[in-house]
Amino acid sequence: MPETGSGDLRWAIGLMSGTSLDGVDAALVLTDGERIAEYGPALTLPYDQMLRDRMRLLLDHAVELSGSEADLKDVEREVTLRHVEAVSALRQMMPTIVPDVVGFHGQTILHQPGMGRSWQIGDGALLQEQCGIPVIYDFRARDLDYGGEGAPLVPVLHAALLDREEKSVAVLNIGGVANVTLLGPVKDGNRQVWACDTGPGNALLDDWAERHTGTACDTNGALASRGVVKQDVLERLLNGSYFSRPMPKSLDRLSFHGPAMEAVRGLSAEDGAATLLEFTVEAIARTPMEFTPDKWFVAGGGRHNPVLMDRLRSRLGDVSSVDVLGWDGDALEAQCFALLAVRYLRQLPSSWPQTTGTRQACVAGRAVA
Ligand SMILES: Nc1ncnc2c1ncn2[C@@H]1O[C@H](COP(=O)(O)OP(=O)(O)OP(=O)(O)O)[C@@H](O)[C@H]1O
Ligand SMILES: CC(=O)N[C@H]1[C@@H]2OC[C@@H](O2)[C@@H](O)[C@@H]1O[C@H](C)C(=O)O
Repeated sequence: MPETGSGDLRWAIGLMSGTSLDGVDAALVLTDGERIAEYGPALTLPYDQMLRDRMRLLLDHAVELSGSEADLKDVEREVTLRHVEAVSALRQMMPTIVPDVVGFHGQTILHQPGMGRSWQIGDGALLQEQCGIPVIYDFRARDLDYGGEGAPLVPVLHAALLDREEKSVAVLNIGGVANVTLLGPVKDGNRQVWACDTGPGNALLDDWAERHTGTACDTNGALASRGVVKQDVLERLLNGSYFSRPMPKSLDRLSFHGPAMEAVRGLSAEDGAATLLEFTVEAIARTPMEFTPDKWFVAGGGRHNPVLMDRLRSRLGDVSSVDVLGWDGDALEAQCFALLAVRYLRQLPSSWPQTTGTRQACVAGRAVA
């Protein structure tokens, strides 16, 4: 991943609405797009249940949508207005700073890289009009145009933050979907970076917990800790061709949903949870990688689940939360879209053949006109 000389620093807000549908993550950073010079505040503005349900309905039916449906437009507006609220709450935490730019990911409702398609809802023009700050959005389209997966985009941030790390490391993000960034040792000032989505993160476990306990997730792995992994079911889940495919590759939140839910149907709540949690772990462990990392760092909501972290440790070895590096593991994706917005302003690339499969290094994003 080549680096250019340091540019001018800008205050940038990054906004991410992840596949867990839990809320808007927002973060303010001072960056030149290559390094984070200063961390401002970060927050999560949770979605209310009604909006979550409406978004989930869109996700479940996204393949059938044309884009012009009134309800889709209405949800897109509501989601955008939650982002406006997040920007304003963040600005109140640091009122003297006037941000230069907002990086707005939006909410993915469909991701079909094989068909050159990744659909994020979110109205960039409305956000810009309401916030009065230039907005960069639509971060995945150009990468897809270049034959890439359009995801994951966060490796550029991981590489920027780990530029002094000597060893070979992996950074995992365990959100709704899980992804990994593999960073080889630094050679002649350069580091090789590979990336992909590994498989499910917490999304299957969330859906299972909601169905069995009515809670949004298996809080602290309580259910999974009391269950037994059903090996035959687990092997069936891991039988798909995705897991043996080399990097780079990426997933939709619902990629494994139907078959996985069918496979665990009939299991007790505890055994189903234990088996789905192991599916996440084993999909990571079996991902074909260029080398075995010396250390693993985990970001995203999954690192709050102690059962998942224990299982990762026993399967992978040296595994820690990214918080030990001084990073905020809940804000990392939002910080990434702040970095990407500034990279767009400087026309620096944000994805590479080894991270997304794009034919050439690719500048991510589009400015609201
Ligand atoms: N205490 C906890 N115990 C168990 N799971 C937790 C806990 N806290 C958070 N989680 C999990 O983390 C998830 C949210 O993670 P995160 O916010 O990283 O996802 P996301 O950003 O929406 O997803 P993605 O990275 O795929 O876009 C929740 O849905 C839940 O499954
Ligand atoms: C299409 C899409 O929204 N993908 C998300 C999702 O959530 C995690 C994983 O799958 C990752 O590939 C990506 O998000 C992060 C921010 C990324 O692009 O790096």
